[in-house]
Amino acid sequence: MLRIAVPNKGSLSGPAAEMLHEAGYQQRRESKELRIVDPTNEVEFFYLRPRDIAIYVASGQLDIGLTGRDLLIDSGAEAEEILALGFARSTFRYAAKPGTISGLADLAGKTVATSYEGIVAGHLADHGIDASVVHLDGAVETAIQLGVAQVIADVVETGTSLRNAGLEVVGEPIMKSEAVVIRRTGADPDDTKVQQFLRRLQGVLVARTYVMMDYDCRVEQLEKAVALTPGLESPTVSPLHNEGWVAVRAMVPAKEAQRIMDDLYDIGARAILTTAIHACRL
Ligand SMILES: Nc1ncnc2c1ncn2[C@@H]1O[C@H](COP(=O)(O)OP(=O)(O)OP(=O)(O)O)[C@@H](O)[C@H]1O
Ligand SMILES: O=P(O)(O)OC[C@H]1O[C@H](OP(=O)(O)OP(=O)(O)O)[C@H](O)[C@@H]1O
Ligand SMILES: [Mg+2]
Repeated sequence: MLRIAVPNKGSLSGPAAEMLHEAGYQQRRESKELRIVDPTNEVEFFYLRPRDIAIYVASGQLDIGLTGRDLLIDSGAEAEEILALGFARSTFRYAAKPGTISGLADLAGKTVATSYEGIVAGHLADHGIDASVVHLDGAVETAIQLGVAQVIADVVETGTSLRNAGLEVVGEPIMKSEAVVIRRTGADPDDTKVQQFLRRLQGVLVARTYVMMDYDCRVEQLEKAVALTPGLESPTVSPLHNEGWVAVRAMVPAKEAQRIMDDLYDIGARAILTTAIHACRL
């Protein structure tokens, strides 16, 4: 049975459960459940604090985990990222009151408040900056107003929290994060159960980012049409009853679907349809 750590709370937990559900796995019905077994898929899910997941996975008790890249790095645990999941995207940045800190070098001698001490201490050391780090559990944007620090380092998504606290970012992002699947560093990369789990999640990622496109076009236009819709391997082309026409079927990126439909129409393709993909294995 594959043992998987899943976030039990916070920004990661809802989207993680949704993705696992879309991949065909049973998920807990109540937010207080700490462990469930999905016998059909031979998987056991452990609902853990997102911050603790890398530590459990590194210990070897759990095979894989879903967590944030920033949490993985912050933990310093002996675990590694094996698949990026595309949700809970954020950047990790320094911020301060406008006009007080103009760049990274100005952090020397200052106090930085953060919930991610591991990332911040590592980043300061890498840049040879001697600054103090104070650990806070959350809502770190308020630390400057309350005089606990002159600088903060925190997760930024829309920037609303920083704006509301009257702060502005300092320097370039320290890192970019998103939800990731992790395993113990050095674990068997060919483990078949892990590979199957990853294929299922990749199927969801593809189903979310691609649509299936079907259209008819004249044989003379086929080369141009195929250039617009190359598909993943190559598009399926079938003859139509009307001579001189073919039907074409290919996967296209969902974001580009409308533009591709316009371009296909312009070269004479007709009956252009898109349909959602619910699941796939590539
Ligand atoms: N506003 C946000 N947008 C996108 N991702 C976020 C946001 N806030 C936190 N994250 C991501 O969620 C993970 C942190 O999850 P965690 O549950 O510890 O914090 P949280 O979502 O802030 O919840 P909590 O309320 O418990 O602090 C990190 O990977 C972080 O990058
Ligand atoms: O750039 P934004 O879109 O505003 O998002 C970033 C904010 O979201 C998270 O806070 P959360 O609400 O989880 O509270 P916390 O600080 O207590 O973790 C994070 O810690 C930032 O404060
Ligand atoms: Mg938070």
